[in-house]
Amino acid sequence: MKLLFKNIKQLVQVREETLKPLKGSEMKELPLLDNAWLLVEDGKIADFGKMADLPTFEDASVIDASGKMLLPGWIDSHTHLVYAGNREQEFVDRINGLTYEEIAEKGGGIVNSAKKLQETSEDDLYLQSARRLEEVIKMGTTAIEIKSGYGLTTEAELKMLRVIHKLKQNYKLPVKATFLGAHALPPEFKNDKDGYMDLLINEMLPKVAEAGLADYVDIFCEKGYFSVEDTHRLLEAGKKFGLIPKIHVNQFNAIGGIKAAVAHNALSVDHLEVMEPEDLEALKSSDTMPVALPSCSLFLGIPYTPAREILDNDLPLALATDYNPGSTPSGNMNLVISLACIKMKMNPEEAINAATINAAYAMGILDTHGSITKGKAANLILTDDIPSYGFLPYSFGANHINSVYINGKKV
Ligand SMILES: N=CN[C@@H](CCC(=O)O)C(=O)O
Ligand SMILES: [Zn+2]
Repeated sequence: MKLLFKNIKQLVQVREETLKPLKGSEMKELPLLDNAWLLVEDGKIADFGKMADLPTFEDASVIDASGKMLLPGWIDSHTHLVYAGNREQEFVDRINGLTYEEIAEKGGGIVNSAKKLQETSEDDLYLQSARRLEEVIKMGTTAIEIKSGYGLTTEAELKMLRVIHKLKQNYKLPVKATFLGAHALPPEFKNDKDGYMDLLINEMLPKVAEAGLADYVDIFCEKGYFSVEDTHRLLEAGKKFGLIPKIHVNQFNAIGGIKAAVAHNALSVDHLEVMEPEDLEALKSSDTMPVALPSCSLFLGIPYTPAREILDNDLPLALATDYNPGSTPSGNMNLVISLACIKMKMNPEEAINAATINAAYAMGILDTHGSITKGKAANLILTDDIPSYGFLPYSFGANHINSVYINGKKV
């Protein structure tokens, strides 16, 4: 099965190989081919080149991409897409003056979502989540990480992870599952954090691992949630089951969680709205990817991750949505890329690199996804007729996506 895109106005993010993520000034470069063709064979990128050198392919279906850009699909390395219901009321409470922390103290927030999820059947949870997944695929997301963490009991966490597993089976894009039982203290452990940590480590982790339902382990390392010491304990325990950490950290306060994550070789540290010099230092000697979630900053009205400072320190950066019912009810990577440019002062090249190559690294799939490279999966975005790739973040709020391909198939 061959598919040929021809007359592509710009073929974007063309790389011979992608062995490492991009950092610092490397992120300013976005290699491309003008007036190009690309051949997909058996779901993979088979070859590409300039139209002037187009070979003859006898048996290929042809798509005329005149006026359009072809680029690797967005990779969303941080979402909570499996959840029940919504938290519209908290949105209104915040408009009327309450903070995210105050809402959580009143019993809203994550535990509110956990209550709803516990009361929702697995089938219903799957249907709600599948609808969201289809929505984000249409917006160009062609690989996604999804966390648990709205269960907060062994059974409800397993239910969430089974739903993620079912999504993985029923949809063709890469889906990675992260166990985030340490997202918040459930009400029954309100005054017994150590008791909940024991449950997480002695019961939930072994059951999750035994069922093979998680690729990664996560913890919300934050004042009022889980401490640096809890983080060390959980990540150490996760290691025994082969679970690599990707953690929530430095969202509201810098309490030393980044250093802890690096000590456990975390694949990524996510949020980073508040960064201290020692956090940047800790990242410098690591393979840990910093991940910014600008639509969370927009929705909560909190600071944006200091992208320029991170890049000026010769560090890499990835972008993700954080799609969840409380802090980011949006899974739109196009908006994330626009916000990164508008609010975090990233150049379009940097933002696109952060949402493709570096995002692939943060999801552990850089060898197969994230760039136009021979042999990689043909997970692609074909844009509308637009003047340049920079028009994507510039025209914020409009997605300008003509069609999305997963393994070479239009979805
Ligand atoms: N900060 C922690 N977790 C989620 C929000 C969870 C919620 O409010 O439901 C986040 O990444 O923003
Ligand atoms: Zn999150």
